[in-house]
Amino acid sequence: MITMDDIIREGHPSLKKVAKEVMFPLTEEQKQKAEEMLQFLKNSQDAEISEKYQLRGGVGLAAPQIDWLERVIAVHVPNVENPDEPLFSAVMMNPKILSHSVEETCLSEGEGCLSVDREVPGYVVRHSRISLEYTDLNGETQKARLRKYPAIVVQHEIDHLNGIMFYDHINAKEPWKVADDVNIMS
Ligand SMILES: OCN(O)CCCc1ccccc1
Ligand code: NI
Repeated sequence: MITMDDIIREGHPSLKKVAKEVMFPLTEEQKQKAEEMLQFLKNSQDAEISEKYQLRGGVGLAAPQIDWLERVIAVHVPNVENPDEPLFSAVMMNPKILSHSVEETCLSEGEGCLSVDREVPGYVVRHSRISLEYTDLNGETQKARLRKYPAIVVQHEIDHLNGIMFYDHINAKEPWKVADDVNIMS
């Protein structure tokens, strides 16, 4: 199973690299690693397992964070009302944003990252809505239209595939200043 020891931290060169397209058919090893990434997220959101293995809670994980430089991300966004039914859950290979809204959004609390062991304050402005295409674990092409928190998480993960960290988007001079048409989400 993936634990925090497997997650590389800022300063590790792999976090700045561009991950390679995944070729199909997947090897057993690739499939297993991708599934372990999703399982890590579920474990990290489980009170008992996260406590037992000291996992930091995460809603997304990108392959470069486990030093795997291929274009694979896992997303598991819980539905606070009903924990058994996640808001959005997927393993995506070669995710690609096909189009996005003009409208932008950001989380009122800013963002964090499992690979960043410090707070970096400031708004991270992202597209409010995205249409994306990806290949799933069975090698089938999927399309998804996301908005709100799932859209933010997927953009954070796709950034990791391109060596981009959430704080690269923060306005260094005025971290909590945004254009008035940016939708601040709490
Ligand atoms: O790369 C995933 N990761 O570092 C875990 C945190 C994910 C995340 C946190 C806040 C907003 C969007 C995404
Ligand atoms: Ni991250």
